Amino acid sequence: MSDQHPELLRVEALRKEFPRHASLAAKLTGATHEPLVAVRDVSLGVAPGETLAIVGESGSGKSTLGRMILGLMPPTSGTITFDGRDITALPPAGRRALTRDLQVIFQDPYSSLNPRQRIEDIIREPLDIHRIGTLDQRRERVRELMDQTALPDRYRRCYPHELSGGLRQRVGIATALAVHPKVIVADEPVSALDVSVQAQILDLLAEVQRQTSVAMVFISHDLGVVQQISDRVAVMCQGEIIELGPIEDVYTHPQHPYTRALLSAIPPADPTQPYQPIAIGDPVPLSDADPGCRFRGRCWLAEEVCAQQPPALSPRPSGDLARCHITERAPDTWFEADQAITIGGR
Ligand SMILES: Nc1ncnc2c1ncn2[C@@H]1O[C@H](COP(=O)(O)OP(=O)(O)OP(=O)(O)O)[C@@H](O)[C@H]1O
Repeated sequence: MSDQHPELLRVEALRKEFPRHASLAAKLTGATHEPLVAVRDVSLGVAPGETLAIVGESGSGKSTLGRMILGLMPPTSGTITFDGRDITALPPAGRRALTRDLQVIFQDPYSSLNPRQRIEDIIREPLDIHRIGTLDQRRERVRELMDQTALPDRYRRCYPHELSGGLRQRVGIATALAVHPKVIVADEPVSALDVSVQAQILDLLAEVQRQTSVAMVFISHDLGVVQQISDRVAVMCQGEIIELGPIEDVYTHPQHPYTRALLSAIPPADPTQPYQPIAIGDPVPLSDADPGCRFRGRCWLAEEVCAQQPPALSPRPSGDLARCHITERAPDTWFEADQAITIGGR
C-alpha cells in the first residue's frame, strides 16, 4: 500500500539502547557494560488508511518502537518523520500539538482510564484538551463516538469499573478517535480480553478504519490476531525487523525461520487438525558487535555463513523482505528443510 500512497509516518534507522546496571564486581573491576539494544536500526513506513502490524515475542522491542513513535521515549539514534516533517526531537509544546494526529490505544483499558471520571468525560477529555468546538458540540461528538464504537448510551454516566473489559476497550477506542487522528498506535489492544471479545474489538477496529481512513500501527505478540486486520506485517526478533511484507505473503510464504516458528504457534481453527508448534527456545544473548545473524542460535537452518556475516533485509520473489542468508540463496527450497525438522523440539 505504501508503494501507491505517500507515507504518513516513516521511521528510519531507529535505535533504542538502555544502559545495563553494572554488578558490584563489575563496578570494582571497572568492567564496562554494553547497553541493551531494545530496537536495532528499524526502518519502516505507514501509509494513510493502512494497518501495519508489528509482531514478535515478548522482549523483541515492539512496545519500545511504539513508544518512540508516540514521543513517549526519545530514540538513541535514527529519525521519525510524520506527514513529511521530522518529529524526532520535537520540544514538549510541539509534541503536545502532535497528540491530536497521533493517538494510542493501550493493552489494558482499565489501568489507562481514569477511575474517577465518568465514561462521557473520559471520551470528551481530548476534545477539551484541544479546545475543539463548544461544550454542546463536544457532547454531541461524544454521543457520535459512543455510537460509532457501539457503546450503549446507558453507560454514558458510568465509571470504568462498572464496564466489562470489552466495553472499556471500546471507550479506549472512542477516546483515541475523538480528535480525528491520522495515526493510531494500538499496543496489544486485545491481549487482555477473552477470545470472543477479542474478535468483536478487532471487527470494530477494522470497521472504524474503513470509516475514517486512520493509519494504524498494531502491536501484538500474536500473528493469529493481526491476520484479520492488517495490510502488512513487520516481524521483530531481538530488536530487529527480520521480515516485512504484505500479510498474505508473509502468512503463505514466510521467508524467515522465526516467522515460520511464530506461524506454527497459531492453533488451527479446526481442532481436528494437528497442532505442531516449532520449539525455538529463548533468545540467545549476543554481543552488539557480533557479526552474524542474531537468530542463528535458535535456527534449525543455520550454516557457517550465519555466524560470519549479518544478513541484510533483502527482497524475495514472494514480495516480502527478509533477513536470512539461507532463504536469500534459496527462497523456495527451504521449506524442504523445514519439513525435515522434528516439530516440537529439534
Ligand atoms: N525502560 C526500560 N529500561 C530498560 N530496559 C527496557 C526498558 N523498556 C524495555 N526494556 C527492555 O527492552 C527490550 C524490549 O522490550 P519491549 O517492551 O519493547 O519488548 P516487547 O516486544 O514490547 O515485549 P512485551 O510484549 O513483553 O512488552 C526488553 O529486553 C526489555 O527488557
